[in-house]
Amino acid sequence: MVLGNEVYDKVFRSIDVNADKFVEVLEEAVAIVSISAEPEHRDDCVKMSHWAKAKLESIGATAELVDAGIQHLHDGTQLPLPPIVFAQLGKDPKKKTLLVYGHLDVQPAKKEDGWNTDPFVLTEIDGKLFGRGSTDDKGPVIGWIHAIRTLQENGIDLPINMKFVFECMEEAGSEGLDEALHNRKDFLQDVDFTCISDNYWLGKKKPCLTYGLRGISYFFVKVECAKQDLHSGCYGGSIHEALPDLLWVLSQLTNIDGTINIEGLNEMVAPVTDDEKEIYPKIDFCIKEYQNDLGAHGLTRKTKEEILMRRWRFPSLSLHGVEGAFDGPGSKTVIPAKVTGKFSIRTVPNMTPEKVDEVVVAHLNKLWATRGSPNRFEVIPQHAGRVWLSDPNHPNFQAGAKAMKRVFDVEPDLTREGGSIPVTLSFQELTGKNVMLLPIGACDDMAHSQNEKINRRNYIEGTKVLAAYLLELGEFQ
Ligand SMILES: C[C@H](N)C(=O)N[C@@H](Cc1c[nH]cn1)C(=O)O
Ligand SMILES: [Zn+2]
Ligand SMILES: [Zn+2]
Repeated sequence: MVLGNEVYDKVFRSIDVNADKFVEVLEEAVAIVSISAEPEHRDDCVKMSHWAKAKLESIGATAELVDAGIQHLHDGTQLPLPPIVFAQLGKDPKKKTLLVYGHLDVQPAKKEDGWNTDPFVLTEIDGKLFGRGSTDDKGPVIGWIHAIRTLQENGIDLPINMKFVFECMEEAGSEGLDEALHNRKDFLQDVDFTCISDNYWLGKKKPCLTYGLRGISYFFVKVECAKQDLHSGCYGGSIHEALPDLLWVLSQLTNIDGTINIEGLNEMVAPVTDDEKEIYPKIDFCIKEYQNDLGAHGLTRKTKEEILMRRWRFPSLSLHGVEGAFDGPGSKTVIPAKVTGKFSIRTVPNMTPEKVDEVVVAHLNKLWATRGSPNRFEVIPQHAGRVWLSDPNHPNFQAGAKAMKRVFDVEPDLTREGGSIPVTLSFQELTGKNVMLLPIGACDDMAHSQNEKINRRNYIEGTKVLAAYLLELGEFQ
C-alpha cells in the first residue's frame, strides 16, 4: 500500500513533539553501566537486558530473555553471560517480517580517561548528547522503540511483522550469541529482511547506508620473566625483562605506513577489482577534514580513495594496551613480572578467523624464537568476528534510501564500515535474506573514545528515518 506524504509528515511532527521525552529515555539507558568487558559490571548488563525487554513489552511485543550460557574467563573464573532479548511484534502471515538487531552493552569509560562530563550521565551541550552508549548503540536501539511507538500513537498499522534480537556482549565479541541463534533457528525462519543501526555516517551531514563490515580477530601475547614484580635497582641488569621482550615483538607487527608484517596474512586479502575501484571516487569524503577532525598528525595514505580502502577493504592491526605494565602517574621503579599485550586485526574478504589465528600464532612464535630470551611466551587468540558483505541493490536498501531521502532530502552514499559487528554474517546466513546497516550517528560521535555523543538532531531525525523505513518496507509486500 502506498502511503501519502501526509502520513509521513504526521509521524515526523509527532517525533518532534516527543523529542525531549525520547532524550529522557536515552538518559535512563546511559545511566545503566552495562560494560560487557568488565566482569564487575555483569549485573548491570543483566539489568540492561531486563530494561530493554520491558521497553519492547511496552510497545506490545512479546519478549523473552534467552540464556546465553557461561563465559570462561582467562583467570579460570566462570561467569554467566547476560541474557539475550528475543522479541516479536505482529504475526500477520500476509506481512513480511523485519529482523532488527542492536546491542545494549558499552565500551569501558571513566571520567579520568579524559571525559568532560560523567560518561554515565547523559549531558546535553550545544545540541550534543554526551554519554557512553549514546551513539553505540543505546541511542539507535531506543530509536527503533520510539519509531514504533510513534506509529502506534498515530494509529498507523505497522505494515510488517517485526522480530528483535538485542544482546549485551557485542563489545566483547558477542559471546554466546551465535550459539543461541543456532539453537533458535525457528525464530529466524520467517525473516525477510534484517536491519542493524550500529555504525556511523561517513561524514557529519550526509547520511549513508552500509553494505560491508570488516571482521575482527583479537589476540593476547603474554610474557613472564619472574614470579613477582621486582625492584629495578636491586635486580635490573641481572634478568631478562618481560616488558622489553613484549614491546620488541609488538613493534614488529606493522610498518610505518600501517601495512601488516605477518607472514601469510596479506596473501589472504581479495584483490581490488576494477568495479570496486569505480565506487570510491564518487563517495563524499574529504581527507583534509578527516585529518583535522581527528587532530591526527598525518595519514598513512595521500588520496581519499586509498584512505577509504585502508579503512574498509584492507586489514589493519591495532595495539590496544599492555596489562601488567606500570601506567600510573609518578615514577615507580619496578620491573613488571608478567605483561600481556593486546592487539586486534580488522579482517577483510577472504580472511577467515581460523586461518588468521593460525598464521598469527605461527608468525609470533617464529619471531619469538629469534629473540633469544629465556622468558615464558604465549600467544592466545581471543574472540573473533567475521567479515560481512551485502547486496546494496536489494529492495531492503531501496527502502532505507527512500526513508533517508524523506528525512534528509538527499540520496545516501553507499559505504562500507571499518568496524565489526560479529553477528551480521550469521544473520545473513541463517535467514538467507538481505541484511542492511542503517546508521543514524555522525562520523565524529567518538564511539569507544572519550566524550562519546550523539547529536540531538541525529537522534531525533534518525528516529524519523527508522519510522519511515518501516513504512517504506511495507511497500514491498
Ligand atoms: C561497529 C560497532 N558499533 C562496534 O563498535 N563494534 C565493535 C565490536 C567489537 C568486537 N570486539 C570488540 N568489539 C568494534 O568494531 O570494535
Ligand atoms: Zn556498536
Ligand atoms: Zn562499539
